[in-house]
Amino acid sequence: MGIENAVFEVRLERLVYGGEALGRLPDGRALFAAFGLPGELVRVRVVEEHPRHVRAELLEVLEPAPERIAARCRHYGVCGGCHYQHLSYEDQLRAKQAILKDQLERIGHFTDPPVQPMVPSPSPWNYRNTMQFHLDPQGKLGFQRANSHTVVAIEECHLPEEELNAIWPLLEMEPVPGLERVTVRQGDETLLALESSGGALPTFQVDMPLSAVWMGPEGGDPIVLAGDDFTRFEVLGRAFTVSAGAFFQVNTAQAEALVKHVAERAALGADDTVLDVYCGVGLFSAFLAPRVGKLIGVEMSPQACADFALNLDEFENVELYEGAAEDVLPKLKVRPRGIVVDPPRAGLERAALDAIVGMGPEWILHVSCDPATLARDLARMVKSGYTLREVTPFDLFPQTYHLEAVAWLTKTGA
Ligand SMILES: C[S@@+](CC[C@H](N)C(=O)[O-])C[C@H]1O[C@@H](n2cnc3c(N)ncnc32)[C@H](O)[C@@H]1O
Repeated sequence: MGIENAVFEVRLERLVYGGEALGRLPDGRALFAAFGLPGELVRVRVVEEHPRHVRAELLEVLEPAPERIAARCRHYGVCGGCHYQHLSYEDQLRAKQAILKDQLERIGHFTDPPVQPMVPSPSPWNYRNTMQFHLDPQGKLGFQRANSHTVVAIEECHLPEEELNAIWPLLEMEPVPGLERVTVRQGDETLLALESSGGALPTFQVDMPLSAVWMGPEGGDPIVLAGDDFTRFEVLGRAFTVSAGAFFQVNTAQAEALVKHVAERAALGADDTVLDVYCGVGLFSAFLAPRVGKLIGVEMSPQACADFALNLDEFENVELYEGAAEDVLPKLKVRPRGIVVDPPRAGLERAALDAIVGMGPEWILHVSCDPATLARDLARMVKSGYTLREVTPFDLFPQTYHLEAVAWLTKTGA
C-alpha cells in the first residue's frame, strides 16, 4: 500500500539543491521537504511517493533549528518563488556554497573541489530588474505555488527593485484566454511582455509610460502594443539594448561582479582570438572585445543576436554566429586562446563540449546557473585535459535556492 498522505515525524539532515531539506523515512527512503532546516524535527505529510524517495509537505516544525528566523514576506511558504527566507543572509550564503561543493563531489566526483566563498549580492532584497508573473483565474498577477502549477495571487514581493515594485501593483489585467505569463522588465524604461499560448491579441490600454509587447506561442518577432520592443540596462558604464525575447541577467549589480570576475580571469592579448559561447546580448563580449584581435560570439536566439549586433556595433573585430552551439562549434576552424561559455541550465551539449576542448584553448571560463550540469561538464573537461583551478559562486538570487558559479579551468601542463 502506498504512503501518500501519510504523516511522519522526521529529523532533517541537510539542505540539498532545489530548496529542500533531506531526511529519512523509517524504511530508509530519502525524504525531501521544502522549508525545513538541518537538525530540525518536523512533522510532514507525504505528497509524492517514488521507489527510492518521497517528497513531503512540511506541516509543523516540532524542534526548530537555532538558525531559523521569521520570514519577511506574507506569502512565504505558499508562493514557490522563495526558498530560504527562514535563514539569515549569511546562512543562505554558507548553505549555497556547501550545496555547490556537494554537487561537485557527488556528480563530478571531485575530491575537495576548489570552491571559493560565495560572492554576496550587494542587496539581499529588492535586487531583481525583471519579474515573471502568472495570472490567476481572475486575472490577478501571481506566482506559482510551491510544488504546484496553480497560481497564488500576490500582494507583496520583496525581490523586485523598488522601481519595479512601484509599477507591477498598478497593472490591471482582465482574464485573457491564452495569456500565460506577464514579464515586467525595468531597464531605462519599463517593458511589459505578455506571453500567450494562443488566442486573439488582447486589447491593451496604457496610461503610464511603458512599452508593451505580445509574444505568441510560435516564437517570432513580438508584436508591439505600446512604445518599443526593448529596454536598456547599464552594466559597468555600458548600455545594453535588450529585446523582450532576449535573456539578460536579472540582478544588475551582480552582473557587474560576474563581468569583472570573468574579465580578470581571462588572460588575453591584442593578437588573441576569444570565443563567447551562449553570448546573449553581448554582456561578456562587450568587455572582452577591446582587448583582443578577434572575438567570436555564438548565440541561438535571433532576438539576442540582433541586440548583440547593436550592442557591439562599434567593434570591427567581432564576429557573431547565430545558431546552436552544438551545431556551430564543431564547424569552427579557429584556435582561440580562451573560451567563455554561459549555457542555459541544461549545460553543454556533448558536441559543444567536445568541440570546445578540441580547440585546445589555454583557458575555459564556464559560467553556470545549475551546479548539477556544471559538475557534469567540469568532470568531462578535466577528463579531456583541463585542470579545475577554482569555482566561484555568485549569489544572483538571494532568498532562493538558485546559484550561479564561474569555473576557471586551464589546460593541464600548459
Ligand atoms: C544564461 S544565458 C547567458 C547570456 C549571456 N552570456 C549573458 O550573461 O547575458 C544563455 C544564452 O544561451 C542561449 N542559448 C540557449 N541554448 C543555446 C544553444 N544551444 N546554442 C547557443 N545559444 C544558446 C540563450 O538564448 C541565452 O541567450
